[in-house]
This record gives sequence, C-alpha cells and structure tokens, in this order.
Amino acid sequence: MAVGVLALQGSFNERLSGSSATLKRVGVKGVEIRKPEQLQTVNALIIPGGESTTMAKLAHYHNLFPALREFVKMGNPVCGTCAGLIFLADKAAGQKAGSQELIGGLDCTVHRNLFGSPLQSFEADLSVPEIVRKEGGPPSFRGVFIRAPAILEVGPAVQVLADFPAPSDKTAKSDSAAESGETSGTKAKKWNAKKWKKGKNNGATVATKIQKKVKSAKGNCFHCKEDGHWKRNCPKYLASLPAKSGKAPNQATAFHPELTAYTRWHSYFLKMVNETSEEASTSTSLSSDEQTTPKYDLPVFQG
Ligand SMILES: NC(=O)CC[C@H](N)C(=O)O
Repeated sequence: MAVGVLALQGSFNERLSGSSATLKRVGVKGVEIRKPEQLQTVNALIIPGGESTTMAKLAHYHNLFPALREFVKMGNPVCGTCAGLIFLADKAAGQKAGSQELIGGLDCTVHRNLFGSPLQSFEADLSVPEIVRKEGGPPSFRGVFIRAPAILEVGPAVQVLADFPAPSDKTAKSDSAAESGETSGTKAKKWNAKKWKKGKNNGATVATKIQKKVKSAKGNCFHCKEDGHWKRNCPKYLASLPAKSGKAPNQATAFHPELTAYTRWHSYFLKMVNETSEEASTSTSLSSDEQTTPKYDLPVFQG
C-alpha cells in the first residue's frame, strides 16, 4: 500500500522523511504528491497542516484541484490535518476575503482559525474513546494545536472522534487577561465566545471521520420491473451499488498527530484504508459477477 502526502507546503516532511517520519513508524510507504498524475500511484492521501490559503494557491497553480476532487469522489480515503481539514471540509467559515478553494468530501463546516492567531497555539489532552477502542493505548493523547481550525457542525454521516470543550466564562476571562501579559501554558489564551457558541455543545469538534459511506447512483437509469417505469435512485438499485461509490471514508483532525510520538491516529487511518481496499476488491468481483448472472431483477439501463 502506498500513501500519498500532498507536498506543496506545510508539515509534509514530518510524515515522509527521516527515521522518525510518522508513515515509516507505522510501516507504510509515503509518496510525495506534487502533480495531478502522481495521485494515480497511491490509494490514500494525507493532506498535511500548513497554511490553507497558501496551499490552495499552490494547488491551483499546479492544477491539482480537479484531480484531488476526483480522487475523493472515487472513494479513496483522505486524511486531513489542520489546513488539510480545511481543504477537506464541504464548507468553511473565517476564510480570507475572496474565499479559497476547497476540495470538499467531509460533510462539515470548519472555522479556519477558531482557536485564534499563531500566538494562541497550544497543547491539550484530549479523550479519544473510539481510537482507544480500535487501537488500544492510553485513554487520552496530547493534541498539538497550531493556529488551529475547528469543526462547527457535522453532517449525519460524520462520526465525531474528539471534542475540545468550550472554556467556562471564567476561564475565558482569565485567559483573555493572560493574553495581555501572563502566559497560561497549555491552554488557548484567547477565546472568541461568539465563535465557540456556534460549535455543537458549546465546544468544538477537533477530529472526525466519515462513518457511513453514502451511496449515490447519479447518472444511472434503469428499468423497474415492478411498475415498468424508467427510474433513477431506486432504493433497490442504490442498495446494490458497491460501497465504494459515493463519499470516501475521510478522516480529519484540527491538531497535528505527526508532531507527537502517538502513532494511533495514523494506524487508525491506515485500517480505514485497508478496509476500503478490501471492500473495493469485493465489490469489483461482485459487479463482474452481476454482468453474467444478474443478481437483481432490475436490469441497469445499457442504452
Ligand atoms: N496548523 C495549521 O495547519 C493551521 C491552519 C490555518 N488555520 C489555516 O488557515 O490554514
């Protein structure tokens, strides 16, 4: 398995080079992606942290957006870190004037700089029950937030993996005071109460993945024997589609897992990649099967 790392700007090297590179630590080959055609050589992609506006400009310059969107649309898993999360979000708030291009593929609204400026970068312990359930290890891990975004809203198919609680009013005030002189160590030092209130449960979602694969039959017409009409989007036909069509099992974090020794976010993502590849090979053999011995009584329109 080869995992691509978008290598335009930001912290892509931490995934790829040196003995401590995260992908090496989890035993996977990482491939630098700078050109659209390179995406054809990998079956999953990591979009690293960095500065999303700059990264978007570079992606635009290298004509990468169409290929990246196609990659996501084909159901290949993508993991977005920080700026990568912004890239992957279907909607973004707090963007620079004139907005910036997004790839989309993760049904959520992200706030680009919810935690404030680079000076408000911080570290915090986060509880990660789903990762612990699947990967084992300690109940929480250290999240490194660098001018971090956060997710304000997620769609129904998205599973929240970690939340960062909103500060109490008291903390917010004392942290604002800390901003003007004192430092408050591991906590974000400035809170924008209005932005926080927009977040679910008065907090902010900082890690997610797509839980269910949304099936779509766009463009397919078929004949329904039951009532003899040509139909689109019949539930029976939708149910017969391979799971790989539709949205990819993407994962995203607002913090930087590659900057800690905790490799479980990466191993968790790689499991998703393996599962997707297995499903894809099963569904491919199913579809060729279907061509010779139709399994469904609703033939797909060929004309
Ligand atoms: N560490 C990061 O990737 C920060 C992302 C930054 N908030 C942006 O808009 O791009």
